[in-house]
Amino acid sequence: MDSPKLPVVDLSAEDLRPGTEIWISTSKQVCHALEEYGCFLIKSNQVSLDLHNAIYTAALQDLFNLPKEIKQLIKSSSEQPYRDVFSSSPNHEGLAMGDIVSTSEAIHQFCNLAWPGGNNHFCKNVNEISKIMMNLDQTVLRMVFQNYGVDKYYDSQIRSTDYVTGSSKYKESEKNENYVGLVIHTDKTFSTIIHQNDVNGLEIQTKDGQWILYEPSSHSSFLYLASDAFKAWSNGRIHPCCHRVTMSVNKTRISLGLFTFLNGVTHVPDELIDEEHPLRYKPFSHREYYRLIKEHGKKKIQYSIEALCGV
Ligand SMILES: O=C(O)CCC(=O)C(=O)O
Ligand SMILES: [Fe+2]
Repeated sequence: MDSPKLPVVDLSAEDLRPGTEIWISTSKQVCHALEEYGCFLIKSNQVSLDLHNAIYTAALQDLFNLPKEIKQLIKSSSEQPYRDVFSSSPNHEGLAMGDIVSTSEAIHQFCNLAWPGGNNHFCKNVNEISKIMMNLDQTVLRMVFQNYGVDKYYDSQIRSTDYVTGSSKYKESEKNENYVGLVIHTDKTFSTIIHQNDVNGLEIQTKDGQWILYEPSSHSSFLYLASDAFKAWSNGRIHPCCHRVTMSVNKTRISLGLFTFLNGVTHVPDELIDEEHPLRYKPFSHREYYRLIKEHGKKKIQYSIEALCGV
């Protein structure tokens, strides 16, 4: 059997504008990939090699090198619901900065908290790549909404979205022994976009249980992942992507992600309910889902979107 490959979607064409033929055919590819794999590799040309290097050799190094007390301050700063510092295993560290991209003050507010003495290059570079990821996320969302015939809800969905920038760091594997950096999971977000340094490790599970390693085709590639809230919103059409991180090389892996969360109450659009697709999810609060996931996680109990709002 041929080994499966991740779908690839090219979002780099300059003439990729709503209404054009290329837009319509790309929208179909996006929906097909999300229904069958829950993910796809985004080909883009927006990240220069300089930006890539500034992010992974300086900005995110500074972030993970922050003193413990500052990390504690970030964790406990309450004005951002999705700001956190956490560890999923002894070899992993995660840091979620909250929504630093939707408003221009937010990145400065985060930087002032993390570096009272200032850190301009962090601010500039992390803001730049977060914006690229936010724009890509909005393009993909617009394509899905148009392809499903529900574009009239697009603007209100964008208005209710929090775009959380976060990063993960995984220690190098010693003596070439594989280790699990993140156990298999689906994200609790609506969607996630991942960018990474030159160390692979993120693996995607196909519907029939095979694993595919995410291998970016350039320093400007991203991986788009659909998550639990997207599945519920789409009345089960979109497949939430199961993934994990396996570390196998003697180098540190750093990834940067954009994680989207919805505010308010999320409904399945009426247009996505019919005889073939009877309603599977009641209206739900994404924020409440996230809260319950964390609460159950502390007790090591699994919780699912179906438990929250499945019909
Ligand atoms: O580090 C990665 O590539 C993936 C991170 C991830 O799966 C997550 O933060 O949910
Ligand atoms: Fe994940």
